[in-house]
Amino acid sequence: MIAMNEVTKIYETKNRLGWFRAERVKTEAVKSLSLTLEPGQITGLLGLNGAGKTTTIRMLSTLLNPTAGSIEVDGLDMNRSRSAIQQKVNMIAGGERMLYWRLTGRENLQYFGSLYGLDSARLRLESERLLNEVGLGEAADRPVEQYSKGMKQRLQIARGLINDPKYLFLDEPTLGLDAPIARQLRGMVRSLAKERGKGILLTSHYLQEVEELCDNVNVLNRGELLMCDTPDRIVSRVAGMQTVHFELAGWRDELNPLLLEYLHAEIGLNRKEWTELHKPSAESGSSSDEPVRLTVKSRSADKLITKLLPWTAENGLKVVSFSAEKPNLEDAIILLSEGKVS
Ligand SMILES: Nc1ncnc2c1ncn2[C@@H]1O[C@H](COP(=O)(O)OP(=O)(O)OP(=O)(O)O)[C@@H](O)[C@H]1O
Repeated sequence: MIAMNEVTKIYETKNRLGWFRAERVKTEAVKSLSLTLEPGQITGLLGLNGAGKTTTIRMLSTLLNPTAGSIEVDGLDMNRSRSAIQQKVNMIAGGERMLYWRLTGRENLQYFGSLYGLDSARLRLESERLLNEVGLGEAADRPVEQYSKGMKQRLQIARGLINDPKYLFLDEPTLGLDAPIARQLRGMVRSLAKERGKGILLTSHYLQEVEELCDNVNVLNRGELLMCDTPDRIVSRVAGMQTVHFELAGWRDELNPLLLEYLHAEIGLNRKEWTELHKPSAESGSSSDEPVRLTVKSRSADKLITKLLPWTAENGLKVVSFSAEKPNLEDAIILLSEGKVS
């Protein structure tokens, strides 16, 4: 298991104020962050831009030192056992970083493998095996600059596996990839965790990908951990409200207060739930008997629908249509980052 214990990272930079003057600026990118990563599990790390995800991954990969706190990998402390930890971890970044373009795919793997002290016979075998595994067997001896984006990304995966790490950190692994290639990569990530028992930490701006792959998700905002839970539970804890739309014909203004009273009394809408009534505007040329659009956010959408349908009939309204929208992880992350959830 990997455990980050109350880790803080402060960057210190200099801001030039003129020819001879500069001021020191401190940025607290990660604030007292504790999280764990288990073998065989895919753990998400989410947050808006600047939340501290890349900084966290770079610290876990031993590329950056925390300013405070500790990181343990299978009981080894990162300060004391850095090189033993480097054998157990690796990082794969999306985009086109971390590869040598003039070298071939095979040469890239052999170079990166040599950094882990693999001997040349093992390097040859491992490179061949990994190139075939990621479908680059035939392109192995072409320079990387001739590879497509998807091929480069598959080579990144092979590079990240060259030391057979127990833990893999993936920073935007499907960035800029076409849908079928991204899907193929997601399949690889899933099988690395579920069939080969690797512990994976994943950051991605594609929240559907996170929802689909991750067992657990950590949500960061300005360097702080806001929540850690399964994607489903985060959605229901944060954005558990469903939005229900009704189109009602025959609306009369005197129904406005009656509807609100009824919703409060029967469904118990609280202050986080809201009701909105959209009437077709006379200016837009619509006739007054055109249906109104009623939108209600509620944690109990089923109850809302079963209670509201008889009320509309009792009040002489005709339900033209109704539909319910389920919230997703994206809704939850936006609400969390906006501080709208306690
Ligand atoms: N080398 C650096 N020097 C100074 N400040 C930095 C450095 N790297 C990152 N930061 C700052 O630290 C904070 C966290 O940045 P980080 O790149 O970890 O966030 P992120 O969540 O990965 O963002 P993104 O989604 O945009 O990649 C930001 O305020 C950023 O400006």
